[in-house]
Amino acid sequence: MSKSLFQTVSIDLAERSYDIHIGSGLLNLEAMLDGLPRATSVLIVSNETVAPLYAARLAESLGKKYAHVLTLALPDGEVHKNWQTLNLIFDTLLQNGCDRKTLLVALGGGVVGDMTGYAAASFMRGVPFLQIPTTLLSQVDSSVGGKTGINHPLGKNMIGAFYQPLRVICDLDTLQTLPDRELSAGLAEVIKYGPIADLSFMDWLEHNMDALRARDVTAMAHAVQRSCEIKAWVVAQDEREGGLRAILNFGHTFGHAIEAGMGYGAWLHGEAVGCGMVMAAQLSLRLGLVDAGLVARLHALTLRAGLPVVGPVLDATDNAGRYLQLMRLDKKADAGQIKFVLIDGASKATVQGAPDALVREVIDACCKA
Ligand SMILES: NC(=O)c1ccc[n+]([C@@H]2O[C@H](COP(=O)([O-])OP(=O)(O)OC[C@H]3O[C@@H](n4cnc5c(N)ncnc54)[C@H](O)[C@@H]3O)[C@@H](O)[C@H]2O)c1
Ligand SMILES: O=C(O)C(=O)C[C@@H](O)[C@H](O)[C@H](O)COP(=O)(O)O
Ligand SMILES: [Zn+2]
Repeated sequence: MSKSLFQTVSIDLAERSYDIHIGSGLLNLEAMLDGLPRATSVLIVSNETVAPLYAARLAESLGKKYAHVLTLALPDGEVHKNWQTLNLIFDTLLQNGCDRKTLLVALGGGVVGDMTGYAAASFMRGVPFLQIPTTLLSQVDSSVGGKTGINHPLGKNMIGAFYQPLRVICDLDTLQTLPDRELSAGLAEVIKYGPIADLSFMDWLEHNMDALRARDVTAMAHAVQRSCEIKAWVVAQDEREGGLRAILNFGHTFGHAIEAGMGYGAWLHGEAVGCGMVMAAQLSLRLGLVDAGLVARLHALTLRAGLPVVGPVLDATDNAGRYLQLMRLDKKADAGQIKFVLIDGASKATVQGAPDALVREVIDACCKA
């Protein structure tokens, strides 16, 4: 393998195990495709922003191994993560005579990755796919672990499937064209791994936040590698979220309510998660699970990442009521009881309910119009 490759992280899922390659210049490397199966055709699924930047380069690399390489550019944005856009993938596959041996390749951020993965899970009841994530968020989180799907107007990621890719290829060079706001959004999911699994990684982030925001490649490589290691460690133990995997949802109970309540795309997923982690940490504090020092550190780190720490008002008359209404639809909820991912200050998280009155207190304290 070329010297340009920094690191490979493996995810152990028996016959569904795969590698996550992290490095520079990987889109150009044919070696990245070694060992992939024969395919009758390849469909690169990207979007109208990413395709002009990277699809031709990737198509050239894929063209050295595969005879028929097609590209589809979807409309860009969270607001398009829906049935209508998903159907564009099926239309393209069927109009081009694609079959069960077609390989799908997701080239883009988490929106493209989640939709391509779901298309792969369901086209002809399942075709293989690759994840080639081009945002920080998708490199550290969404491309790994096999959660795929689309949004419903009433709730985030409500329709989907667990379906693992054959391989993940993270080309760090693609992060250089990412807008600053998107870089910050990705940092939210990186920060998440500290309190739930590795407080020494949180220390490292406190020392390296400036380098990350300046897109220093060495710092970025470490952040992507460590995030993928933690996510792979969690998913390998609980692929379909029977228990442990829910810790990866830290910040998401509040965060998904913000995304749906504001209208998809108004707040980026990472922004909603950043603010949601601050709110979940406040709830953990009020339940006596964590000390104020860690909550303050998380708040400060989230701010330094360029993320919002004050939640939006979703309803002018009963804001907390609106949050609670949206959170009752969360996939972790059990018989109408909302479950929160709470932190304990010892690199661990628990998933539990909390009294509505306390949740209201947190929402009132954390949100401002
Ligand atoms: N499946 C999972 O486990 C998982 C985990 C986390 C998040 N998600 C999902 O991921 C989505 C968020 O992903 P995201 O933050 O990557 O957002 P995104 O996919 O919308 O990408 C963000 C923006 O950056 C642009 N972009 C992508 N790569 C670029 C590049 N290299 N240069 C310039 N612009 C580029 C995109 O076109 C888009 O406008 C949400 O839908 C969220 O629910 C899924
Ligand atoms: O991989 C997981 O598990 C996660 O929870 C990762 C999250 O960052 C991601 O946003 C995920 O899509 C949320 O899952 P959901 O089941 O709450 O929709
Ligand atoms: Zn997330």
